[in-house]
Parts: sequence; structure tokens; C-alpha cells
Amino acid sequence: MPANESRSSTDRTEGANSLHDPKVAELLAALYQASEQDDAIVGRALAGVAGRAVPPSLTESVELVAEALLPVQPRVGELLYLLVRSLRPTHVVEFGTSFGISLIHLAAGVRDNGFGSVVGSELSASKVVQARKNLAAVGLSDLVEIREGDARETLATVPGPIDLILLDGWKDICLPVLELLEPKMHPGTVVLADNLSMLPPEYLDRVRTGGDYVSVDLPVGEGIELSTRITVS
Ligand SMILES: C[S@@+](CC[C@H](N)C(=O)[O-])C[C@H]1O[C@@H](n2cnc3c(N)ncnc32)[C@H](O)[C@@H]1O
Repeated sequence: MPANESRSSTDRTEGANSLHDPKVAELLAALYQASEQDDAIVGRALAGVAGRAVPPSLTESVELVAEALLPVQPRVGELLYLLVRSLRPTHVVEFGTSFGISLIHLAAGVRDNGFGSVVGSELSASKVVQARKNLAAVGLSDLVEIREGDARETLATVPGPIDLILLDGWKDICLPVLELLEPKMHPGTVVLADNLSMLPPEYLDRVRTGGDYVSVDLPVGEGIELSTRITVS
């Protein structure tokens, strides 16, 4: 049998890894360099609201840090790419796109698989503009749709069945977004939630107990919870 006979004819290029494309690597390096200002931006935002009797609304909290990229750590980005290459998803969904760093990793995997698409979501209008610009700069726009607004609304109509989900928006909203997407999951849908220590106990209860998911914490980046759906909604 010819060496490539058992492989999918949709593979774009055998051995392709778009993360190694100089354009992609340079953009990611520049974005990660820009994210070095994040601590200062978040610090100023927190100082500005300290002592207020009423906490900022969701929209205000997003706008206060609209200049901060807050990206997944590089190793988490690589894990996202790895998962796309191994799971070969048709439908990928992301909660919390920011400037598009995680979305670039997901879309790069989809590009190299030769099929599939990604829906991102972002509440900050200025971040949506930046993310679209960044995806366009590396030629990945055609694989990605970024929905602007509150993900609890914008992701209600994503196409399914969903194969892979990244939850990386504000952590108190991860459980509502997970539940919103559950009807479109199938046994085997993989859910990755970033920033383990910030995830609310209710989220971890949902994926760790009750029998609908198999779930483990992984020491990648700042810690992630990696879950797989094992029941049908
Ligand atoms: C940690 S950042 C995401 C980083 C991104 N995944 C990356 O790796 O580049 C979280 C993002 O979620 C967005 N966000 C927070 N709440 C949201 C909501 N309800 N709907 C949509 N986006 C939201 C914030 O504006 C912020 O840009």
C-alpha cells in the first residue's frame, strides 16, 4: 500500500504546521510581547475601581481592560493546536477571543487539517476589530467567524455538533456558556477551560461530578481543566 493511502485526502500538506509559518510565528511573538503590558493595564483598571460601592458591570469590566491581551500561555496555545490536529474537529467554539491569540492556534490547526471552522466570541468591540485584523494578517480569516457581544447570547446559535470548545472568557461566565453549548455536544466533545485556579467551584463540580464528563486538571500554562463529554444531552 502506498505510504499515504490510509491518510485523509483532506490533509492540506503532509507535515504542515502553520504555527511554524514565519508570518504566524512573527505575529504571535509580537502579540505576546505586547501582552507584557497586561499587568500594568489590569493594575491601573483595578486601582480605578477600588473602593467603589458597586462593582463594574460586565461591559465596563471588559472595557476597563480592552487594551490588555490576556492570552493563553504559549504552551496552552500549542496544546490547542495539538488537540485540533488530533481530534480533527469540524466545529470549534471559543468563549473569549480578545486579540485572537488562542483563535490563531485553533484556526492554524483547522487550516492544516484541511477542513473545519472556528467560531470565536468577544464582548469588546475594539478587541473584535483587533482580532479580525490579526486573523487576516496571517490568512486565517476564511476559517473563523468572530461573534461580537455577550457570548451567552452570541454563541446560542453556533453550528453543531460541536467537537472542541475553549472557555477563556471571564471565569464566572464559563458555566453558563458551557450549559448553553451542552445541547450541541456529543459524546467525545472536548472542553478546555483555561486558568484553573480562577474557575468557580460550580464549574469544576459540573465537569468533575455527576457523570456527564470525564475531567482532569493539567499543569499546562496557568493550569487548565480538560474535560470530555461522555453522555448525550
Ligand atoms: C482571557 S481573555 C481571552 C484571551 C484569548 N482567549 C487569547 O488567548 O488570546 C478573556 C476575554 O473574554 C472577553 N469576555 C469576557 N466576558 C465576555 C462575554 N460575556 N462574552 C464575550 N466575551 C467576553 C473579555 O473581553 C476578554 O477579552
